[in-house]
Amino acid sequence: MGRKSCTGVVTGAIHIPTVSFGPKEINTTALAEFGEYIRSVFPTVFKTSFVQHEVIGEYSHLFTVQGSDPSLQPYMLLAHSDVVPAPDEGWEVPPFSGLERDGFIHGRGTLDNKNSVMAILQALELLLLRNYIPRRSFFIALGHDEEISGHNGAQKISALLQARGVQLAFIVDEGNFILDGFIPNLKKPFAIIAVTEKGAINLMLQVNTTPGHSSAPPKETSIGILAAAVSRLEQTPMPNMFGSGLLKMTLQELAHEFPFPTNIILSNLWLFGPLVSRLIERNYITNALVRTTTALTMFNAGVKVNVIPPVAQAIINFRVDPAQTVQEVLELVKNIVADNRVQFHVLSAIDPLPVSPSDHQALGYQLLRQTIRSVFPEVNIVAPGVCIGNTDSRHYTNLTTSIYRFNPLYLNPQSFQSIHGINEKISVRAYETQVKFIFEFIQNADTDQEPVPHLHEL
Ligand SMILES: CCCCCCCC/C=C\CCCCCCCC(=O)N[C@@H](CCCCN)C(=O)O
Ligand SMILES: [Zn+2]
Ligand SMILES: [Zn+2]
Repeated sequence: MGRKSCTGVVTGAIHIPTVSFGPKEINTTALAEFGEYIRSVFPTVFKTSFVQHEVIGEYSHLFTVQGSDPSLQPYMLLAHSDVVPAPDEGWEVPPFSGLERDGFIHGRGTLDNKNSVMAILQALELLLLRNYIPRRSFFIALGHDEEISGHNGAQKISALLQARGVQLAFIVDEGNFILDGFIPNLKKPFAIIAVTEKGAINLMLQVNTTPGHSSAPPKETSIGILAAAVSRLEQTPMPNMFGSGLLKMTLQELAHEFPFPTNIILSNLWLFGPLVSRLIERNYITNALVRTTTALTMFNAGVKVNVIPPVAQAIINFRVDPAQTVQEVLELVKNIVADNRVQFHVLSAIDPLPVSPSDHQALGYQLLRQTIRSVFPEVNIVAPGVCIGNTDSRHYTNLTTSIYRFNPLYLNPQSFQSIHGINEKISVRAYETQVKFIFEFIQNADTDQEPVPHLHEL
C-alpha cells in the first residue's frame, strides 16, 4: 500500500476537494487528481491481473474482480468520491485539511462517503497482498457525481453492465448505520440495513405579479403570495404513514431491547401504534421515518428595494415516504397550497425504491448480518429499515432486486448532523473497523450458504 499508513490514505483523500457544487458543476481537476491518488496508494489493486479497472463518465471508477468460480453470481460494492460543498465557517478544522487529531480524521467526506471509497479499496488491497483469490466475482463502482444525482457516474456504469448482460446477486451501498442514541431509553446501539429508500421531489413554486412603484403597493405582492403558500406547506405536515411502513417491522425487532413498559408497547403495535407514531413524529429525525418530509430550501425574489417584485420563486425538497408515490404527494401539495396564482414546476422527481428482501434466503442481507455479528459482537439487533436520503444504488435496479444500504460505522445524532453539515469526522478506530468489516465481508461472500469461518484475519 505505497508508503502511507492505514489512515494516511484517508487523510490524503479528504485533502482533494472533489466537490459537486451544483447540477452541472463538478471539480474536474480534483476528480482527476483523486483518480491518480487511488492509483498511487493502492498499487496492488491496479496491477493484479484478475482485477480490471475502467474509468467511466471520465471520473467514475469501475473495478471488476474476477472470481475463480463462475457458477457464483457476482455482487457489487458501491461508494462515491464526490462530496457536498463545505465553507470554512463553523468548522473546528478546515474541511479539506484532512487533519488527523485526537484519534479522529476531520473533514468533508469522512462519513459521506470517502470513508467507504477508501475502506473498500484498502480491504481489497490487503486481501490481494495476502494472495487472496475470491471465488465469487464482484464489482466495485465508485461514482463521482452521487451528490448531484449520479447521471454521469452510476447511471453510466449501470448501463454498461446491463449491456454486458450482468445480473447481480445484490448490491451494498451507503445509507444507514449502527445507530446510537437516536431513541430515548434505548441505550444499546442497533444496526439498520436499509432495504428501501425514500423518493424525492424538487418542486419550484412561482408567483408572477405586475411590477410597479413600491410607493403605492398592491394589497398582495408575488413575495407575499408565495410566502403564504410555502408557509402553509411547512405548517401542514404530510400524512403520518407509520401504519403502512417498514418502521413497524423495525420497531418490533427492537422491542425486547427496551425496558418495561416500552417493550410491551412496541410488541403490541396493533394496540399502541397510534401512540407510538405520535411519539416518533415529535423528534425531527425520527419524524422523517414516518412521513414524506417538506423542506423549504431556496427562496428568490426581488430586483430592487423600491420595485414591486415581478416574480418570486421557492424550491421545496420533499422526501417521499415509501408508502406514497410522487403523484400522490404532488396532489396533496396542490390541495394545501390551494391558490391558482401559484405555478408548480417539478424540477426533478423520483419515486421511492422497491423493498429488497431481508428473509433467510436473502444472500446480501444475511451476509451483512453475519459480518455485523462478527465485527460488532456488542450489537444485538440487526433490522431492516428505510434510508431517508437518496443513494447511487437507485440507478442499479435494472441489475438486481436486492439493494442494501449500510455503512459499518456507529452514528449518533451529532455525527448525523455533521453529514452535509459542519465538523464531519471519523475516528481512526471506526475507519479501521470499516476496513476490517469489508475485508471479512468479501471473504464471507465466498463461503457457501452455511457460513463457515473465513481464512484470513486482519
Ligand atoms: C428506529 C430507527 C431510528 C433511525 C433514525 C434515523 C437516522 C438516520 C440515519 C442515517 C441517515 C443518513 C442518510 C445518509 C444518506 C446520504 C446520501 C446522500 O446524501 N444523498 C443525497 C443525494 C442527492 C442526490 C441529488 N438529488 C441526498 O439524499 O440528498
Ligand atoms: Zn453519500
Ligand atoms: Zn451526501
